[in-house]
Amino acid sequence: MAANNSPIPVTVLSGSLGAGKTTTLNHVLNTEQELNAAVVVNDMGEVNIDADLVERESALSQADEEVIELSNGCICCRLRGDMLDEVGQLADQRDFEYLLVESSGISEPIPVAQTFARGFEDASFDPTGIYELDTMVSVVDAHSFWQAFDSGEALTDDEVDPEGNRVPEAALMDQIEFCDVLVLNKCDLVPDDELNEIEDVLRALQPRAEIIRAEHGAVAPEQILDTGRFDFDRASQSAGWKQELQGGHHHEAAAEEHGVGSFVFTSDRPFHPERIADLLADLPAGIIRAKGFFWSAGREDIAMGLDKAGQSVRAGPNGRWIATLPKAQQERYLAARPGLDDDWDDQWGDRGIQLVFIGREYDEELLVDQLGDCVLTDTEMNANWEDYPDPFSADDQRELALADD
Ligand SMILES: Nc1nc2c(ncn2[C@@H]2O[C@H](COP(=O)(O)OP(=O)(O)OP(=O)(O)O)[C@@H](O)[C@H]2O)c(=O)[nH]1
Repeated sequence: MAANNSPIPVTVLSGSLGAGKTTTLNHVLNTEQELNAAVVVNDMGEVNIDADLVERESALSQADEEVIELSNGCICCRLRGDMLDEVGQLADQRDFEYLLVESSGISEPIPVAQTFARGFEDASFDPTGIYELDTMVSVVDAHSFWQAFDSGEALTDDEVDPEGNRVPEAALMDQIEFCDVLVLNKCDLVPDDELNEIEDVLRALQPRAEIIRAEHGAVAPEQILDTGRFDFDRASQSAGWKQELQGGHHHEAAAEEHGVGSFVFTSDRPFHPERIADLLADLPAGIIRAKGFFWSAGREDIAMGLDKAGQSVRAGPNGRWIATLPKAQQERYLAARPGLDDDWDDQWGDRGIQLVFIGREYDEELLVDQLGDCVLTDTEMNANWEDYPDPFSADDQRELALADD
């Protein structure tokens, strides 16, 4: 049992619906009989089936875990405060040594991690110093992996629930990109060569996390408990696309064993708005992830963001160019980011294009050419950019749902 004044370590399990979070949790509780854990189970549904399952199965194992249920909402948004209130009460009793949290399938891991690492203003309890986030685990369903990204279902607006949660594949992408340990579960249902391919894609999307293959959630407890792996800043920087942008091997494919590759497209010229919108709505199916920002001609004030996860593509206004800020603020910005100076253009400042693409079995050369064709030509550079039709919306990023339905 932890000494009374040392923080209680926390492991958070994320992962899409049915990926095997509960199975993994139960496996660990049953294996580590000595572990005196409290468990928080978050469920979006009316009835908290998962809590029943955890309670029933751990009763079988004679363990005495305290199971807290949080239903009808998500601990990454509506139930953030509720979760802290509950774990605050648990901490008062302090008769357990480890906290395990199973978040709902659509939970975004970053706000959950923030809740533990930094607290939450609406809550009665401040967890800092009392709890310490130890490991963020994401359970990925190997069996439905491709389907999850190829469904195309995410193209409809109905996929965004009333609380404004993002489409399932966007949530899955967050779970993959922000974690310390990836459990690739249901490996019993998938042949080895396909597992290798999935692992390559996971590695491209998330170069930092440890990847563990599992069947029926059978991970060794020490792989997800007391690993000490969590670090907020490191986790925030661990997405493959961020590392690509920073490392920037531009226009160059990474090693591609199973046809998995990634590249960064850059330009200091703007895109033609209509041409890039058309291309973004019709990217090769093999592109699983795309992310970054671009300059759309005629929008000199606003940087456009691109965020593609699986078939869901969002593109639209997303922040200001540094060049549009008041001089003093600009200088402070540039002083803090030495690298930026090199790319600074006398006329256009930081305006430009930086997009990362990650995928498998797509024609990279062709895509680079197509992107290049979307950039303004010399003639277009000298034309009046206001004349170009602009299909992007005025304010927010919007879904580019331009497929058949
Ligand atoms: N074949 C196979 N089935 C599995 C495996 N892991 C879990 N399952 C089954 O998949 C189903 C979903 O597992 P859960 O552990 O409830 O998944 P979950 O992520 O907790 O699901 P939600 O809480 O509903 O999001 C159950 O029927 C499990 O028995 C596995 O590795 N292989």
